[in-house]
Amino acid sequence: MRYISTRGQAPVLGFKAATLAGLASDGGLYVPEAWPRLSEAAIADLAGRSYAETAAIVLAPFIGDALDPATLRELCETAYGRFAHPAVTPLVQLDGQHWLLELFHGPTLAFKDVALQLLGLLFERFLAGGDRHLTIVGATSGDTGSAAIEAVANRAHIDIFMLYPDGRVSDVQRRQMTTVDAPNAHSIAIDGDFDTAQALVKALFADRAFADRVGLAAVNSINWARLAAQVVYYFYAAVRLGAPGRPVAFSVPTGNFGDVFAGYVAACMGLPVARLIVATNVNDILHRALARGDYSAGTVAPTATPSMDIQVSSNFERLLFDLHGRDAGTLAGVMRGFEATRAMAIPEPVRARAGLFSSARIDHAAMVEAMRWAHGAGTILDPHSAIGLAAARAAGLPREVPLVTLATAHPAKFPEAVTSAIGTAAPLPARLGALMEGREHVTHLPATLDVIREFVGTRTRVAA
Ligand SMILES: Cc1ncc(COP(=O)(O)O)c(C=O)c1O
Ligand SMILES: N[C@@H](CCOP(=O)(O)O)C(=O)O
Repeated sequence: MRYISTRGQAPVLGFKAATLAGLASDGGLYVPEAWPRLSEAAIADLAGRSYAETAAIVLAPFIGDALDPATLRELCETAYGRFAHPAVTPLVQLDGQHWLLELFHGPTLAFKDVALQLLGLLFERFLAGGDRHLTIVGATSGDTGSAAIEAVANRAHIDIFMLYPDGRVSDVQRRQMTTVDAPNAHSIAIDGDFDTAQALVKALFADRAFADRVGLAAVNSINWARLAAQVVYYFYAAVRLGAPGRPVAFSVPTGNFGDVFAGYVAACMGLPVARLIVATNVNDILHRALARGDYSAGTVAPTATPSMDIQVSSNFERLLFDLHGRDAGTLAGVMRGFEATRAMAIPEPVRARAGLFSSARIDHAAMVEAMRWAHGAGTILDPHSAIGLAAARAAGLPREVPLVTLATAHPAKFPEAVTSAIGTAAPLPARLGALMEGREHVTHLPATLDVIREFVGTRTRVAA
């Protein structure tokens, strides 16, 4: 499989090079040159397979000759052997129509582990035997940071620097990053919001001399491999609910548009997806974009769902690329316009091509109501997953369509929000028992490109 940039000016790469590159050198995002297809028979054949087997089959066309099939299968077995549930991503039924897809049974209790456990192994495999060093710089609104650090801590040929908005992640999320004591892991608290952190990461990639010197790499969903790994659970869940014979709908709590874009990729590959519901909190740029073509970034409002407090959604560029007929020249102009003004009007004929998606903006009261409803049905939800469930319940889909809400984080990551909604908290799983006592390692820096570049450039062990 070959990968092209959404902006058309970067080299075409294979899977290994695209994984190590992260962001394309022209500022665009890598996407497959064409969507691979799984036949109806191949999808039906996924029934009864383990998560790791399913992953190896679904990922194979994206990986091409970058790994032989036995190695891919072995990496998937290793990555998903680290999950606390035997089904890896179990489905839980809530009522006659609604299901939860629990994506939080990995080491850091959020859906990010599903992709990052594998990505850590891919990095290691692709670096093996060479003298290349990677300097990962990422942005996190809470969950990517700890999942990425967990995936690469103590690796000899990798350094990782995670930028997070100071005071805008939960205590558990922050401690999951900052209590890691590893020579290659750096948690950096910056002034500002997630969008500021993400813009700094992209600006570092845009400095090609710096990026090449340190071997800059990405763990955010700007890295194609992250998204590819997230496509798997759409197949895994849908097949358990009757696909390919029966279409299944998904509701996805959304921020950077990575998780729901992975669902779109599954549909492009042939999975019968009835609907993709994009559920936002009050930071609703994606809802406005899909409902009325208004993709304009306001300021980020802090909410009880910090990981979704995002107004510039990186992966929306990947959808816009398809909506613009994969015309990279046009899209490059559109994105340059957005970067200059932070606003974009999506013309009606372009928006009309996004018919698989619907969207909903869920406010705090509706989120709390969904947490209480789920609690009544026997489940404690985290607030992000509750945003997804609230949107699912409001969608009005025919009762015969199974509707799966992606449960993206464990409720123990957000004890205050959960207790305030339902009067009880979910305990931290035993394996995270000492988290609240550990010493924190964090550097506070201003959100200034020069300062961040200097810090990363002098701390990375690339030249050591
Ligand atoms: C718990 C949780 N839910 C939902 C999201 C939103 O996912 P995405 O950014 O892929 O849209 C995030 C962050 O990415 C998250 O951490
Ligand atoms: N919500 C994320 C923010 C970054 O998203 P990503 O999927 O692009 O890594 C977080 O919690 O860190």
